[in-house]
Amino acid sequence: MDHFNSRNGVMFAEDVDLRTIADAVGTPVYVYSSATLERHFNVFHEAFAPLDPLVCFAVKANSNQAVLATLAKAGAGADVVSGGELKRALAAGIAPEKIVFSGVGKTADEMRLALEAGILQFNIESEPELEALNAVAASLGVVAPVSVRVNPDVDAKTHAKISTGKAENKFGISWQKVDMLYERMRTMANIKATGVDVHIGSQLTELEPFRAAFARVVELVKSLRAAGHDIHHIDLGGGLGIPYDPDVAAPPAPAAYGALIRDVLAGLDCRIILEPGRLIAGNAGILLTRVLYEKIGDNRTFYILDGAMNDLMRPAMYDAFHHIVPVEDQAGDSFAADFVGPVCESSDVFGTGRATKRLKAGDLVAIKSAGAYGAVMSSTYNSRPLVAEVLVKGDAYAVVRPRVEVEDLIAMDKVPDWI
Ligand SMILES: Cc1ncc(COP(=O)(O)O)c(C=O)c1O
Ligand SMILES: N[C@@H](CCCC[NH3+])C(=O)O
Repeated sequence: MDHFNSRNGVMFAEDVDLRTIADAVGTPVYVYSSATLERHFNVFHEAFAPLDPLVCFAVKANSNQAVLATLAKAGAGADVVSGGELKRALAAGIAPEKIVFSGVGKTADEMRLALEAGILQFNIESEPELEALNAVAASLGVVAPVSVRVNPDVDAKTHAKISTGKAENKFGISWQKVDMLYERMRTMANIKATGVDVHIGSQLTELEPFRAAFARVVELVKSLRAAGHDIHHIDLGGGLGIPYDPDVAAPPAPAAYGALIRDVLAGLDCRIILEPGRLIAGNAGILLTRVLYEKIGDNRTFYILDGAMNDLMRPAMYDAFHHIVPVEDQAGDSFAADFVGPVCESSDVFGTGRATKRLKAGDLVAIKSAGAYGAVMSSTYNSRPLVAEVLVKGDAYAVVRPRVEVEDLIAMDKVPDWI
């Protein structure tokens, strides 16, 4: 459920008319709902009751400071994958003891930053990375808490570009090498093994791959404990999918995912850490755009929007489906049209053959489910400005990141005097 609903034929974000935001801030603009963010966080957390997992929001999904601050207030921790994300999480008020650091390529500087901040754990993805962390921790005279990310070689049955838990993916330590790594950690003065971590992919629409992966991790925890390792954290990553297409059956609800985890982990006595991103933020945001032109081609109609692939990459990158809805109800019959952006790439397409009523230049269109992996993946390709972001709460709204204008970008470039 989200808080983007139609009232008397006009779409609102909570109690704010989207036309008001478009007129005041301009388009394209991302609009997020505080109520949806909070609701999704609470529904997710409650799905595990009576367990009380640490829910670390995957900052890569949406790193806006206002979004992070909203989730911090609701009780979220953070899963970060760079020094930049760590700085963002801390700046938004997320306590270091609720932060986990994932990713295959942490630099020594990033490790130092995280050790100085005192984060909860590093999710380590290779032996050389472990050696590097040991060295950095030694140089600071501290002990780094570590979970090893295991690659369970399970097919997540999601898009190949967002699957991470198969042996051929770069992520995690292969099943066969894990024991050896924990033995190595035992000999390291500045590393303490605290847990086991797994993340098999994103936008999963079935529970079975989770069950297979988590069952393997539970076996691993038991065998590591039997070998004398003090394993008390189990980090199950993120990845539960969201409904993007209203005409396709929705992925399993958080309650079913929570029940599965309770079942697979029964009696394990571990602190559970979860790293959802998309599930919390995806349907808490839209990309609000305007029709620039209606272009009637030989055999199809194009609506050319002022938003483009540089603002929302997902359709071009993964052929992802996003529901496209006019902000004001239109009269007339439906027909099929393509919604495209102005960028000079044939992949700058938000949707083809979409049923729509006739639109005209200036009409507002909402591209839904854009709160996760939207603004964070935007660029200035074709020298377009970086899109603005707005957060709504009840009948209030605020620009939480202004548009970065091309003039600002021009000023950042430096032309050497030897040209
Ligand atoms: C390590 C890790 N944790 C969490 C996530 C968040 O995934 P999602 O947004 O699908 O919940 C990702 C992204 O796939 C990830 O790579
Ligand atoms: N960016 C991707 C998901 C990748 C998740 C990060 N491992 C998306 O938009 O769906």
